[in-house]
Amino acid sequence: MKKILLIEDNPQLLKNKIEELRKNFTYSIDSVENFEQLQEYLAINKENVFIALLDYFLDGAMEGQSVDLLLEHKIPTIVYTQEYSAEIREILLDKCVFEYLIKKPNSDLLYSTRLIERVYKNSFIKALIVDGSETFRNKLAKNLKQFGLDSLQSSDAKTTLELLKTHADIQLVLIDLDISGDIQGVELVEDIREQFPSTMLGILGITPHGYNSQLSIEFLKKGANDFITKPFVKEQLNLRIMQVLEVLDTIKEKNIEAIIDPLTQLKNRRALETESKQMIQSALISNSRLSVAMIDIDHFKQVNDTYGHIIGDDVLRLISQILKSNFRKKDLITRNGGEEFCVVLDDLSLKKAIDLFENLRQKIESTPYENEGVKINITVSIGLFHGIQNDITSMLILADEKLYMAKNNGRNKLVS
Ligand SMILES: Nc1nc2c(ncn2[C@@H]2O[C@H](COP(=O)(O)OP(=O)(O)OP(=O)(O)O)[C@@H](O)[C@H]2O)c(=O)[nH]1
Repeated sequence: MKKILLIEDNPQLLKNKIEELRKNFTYSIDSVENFEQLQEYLAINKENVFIALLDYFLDGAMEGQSVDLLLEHKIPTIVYTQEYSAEIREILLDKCVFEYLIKKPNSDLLYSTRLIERVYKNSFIKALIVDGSETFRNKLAKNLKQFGLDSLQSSDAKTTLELLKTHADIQLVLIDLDISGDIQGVELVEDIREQFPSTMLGILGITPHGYNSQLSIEFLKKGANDFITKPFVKEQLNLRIMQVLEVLDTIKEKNIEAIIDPLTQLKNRRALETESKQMIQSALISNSRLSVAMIDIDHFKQVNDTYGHIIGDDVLRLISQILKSNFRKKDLITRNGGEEFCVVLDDLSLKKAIDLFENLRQKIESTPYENEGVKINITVSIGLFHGIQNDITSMLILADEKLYMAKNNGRNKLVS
């Protein structure tokens, strides 16, 4: 589990800071109180730390030696001092510390919270730096690393597009106006946007100092989310990156919400319709078949009526867990609504599909819901369609007919 490392030699402030962090985050927090402890801690635990919050004047390291140590270990670090010092700020920015804040209770709380969240999320994604100058790329890569962002590099349009196709974890591209090859950075933005909309990828244009401001506007017109002009202050760069990535995260969260059933965390009916299109297309091309199963809990109304909706909801979650554990990650499993689920599998013989769904039926039958003395036996009826049609709705209708037969034949059955 990734951790926040707190380095503070004032016991009261340390206590306050830990409480403040606990209120805002679920990450675990480790703390050390002096330079020696910091050295010992990093020797063993540095891999687990995603961000360090450091008191600049630390017992045993009044000259900022702890900053050097943390940076040596490439740990993104926010440095605090009691009073603002322009001199320390210069030193820190020079060293590539990504943020310097003043240590007052609750000061910059919202901002620190955003920063910590951002650095945490940055550890799961990558940036791509596109610039004709290797020196500039390396310098920028170092800055990004201190903000928790690993990066790839490219100097031209072709490599950039290839890297974007092969690295789905790239969420941000920083493009200089001057890149190698025939086209300028602005035109590359346009090419990227043809394949990667702003709902998928953030783009930050970089314009050299002294250029016509029209160029920055061109970056935006071609689809960049923002731009920054060289030479930039690192805080400004980080803030713009944060802004672009936060908007992207919000869009992605909304997109996920639109296709995920909040109760079971399975995909919903809308996802079934969109995601099955690709499976149908592939099956039609390869002349293979799909297995589409409608799965419906038997007498679920009785569960609700007898034990209440809260336990009914728990039962729906239990069935969802069994469904997830019974199939592969790539299989499409959805809750279509109420107590009805759907599973779409590709490229299986009818016999293999029957075996899989019969196993599922038996697994559910032999896994009662048990909680605080309540034990409920659950069974499902399954209608299985095996074949291929041009759209999912036609296949669902055929699977539904089989489900109807399973219900009419006494339930707890698979009909194919
Ligand atoms: N707890 C809970 N119940 C739900 C949810 N959605 C639908 N239901 C209930 O699911 C029940 C479905 O009942 P019916 O359609 O009569 O089906 P059944 O009782 O399972 O009967 P058969 O399918 O014929 O075996 C209803 O009581 C709905 O209120 C939900 O999200 N949570």
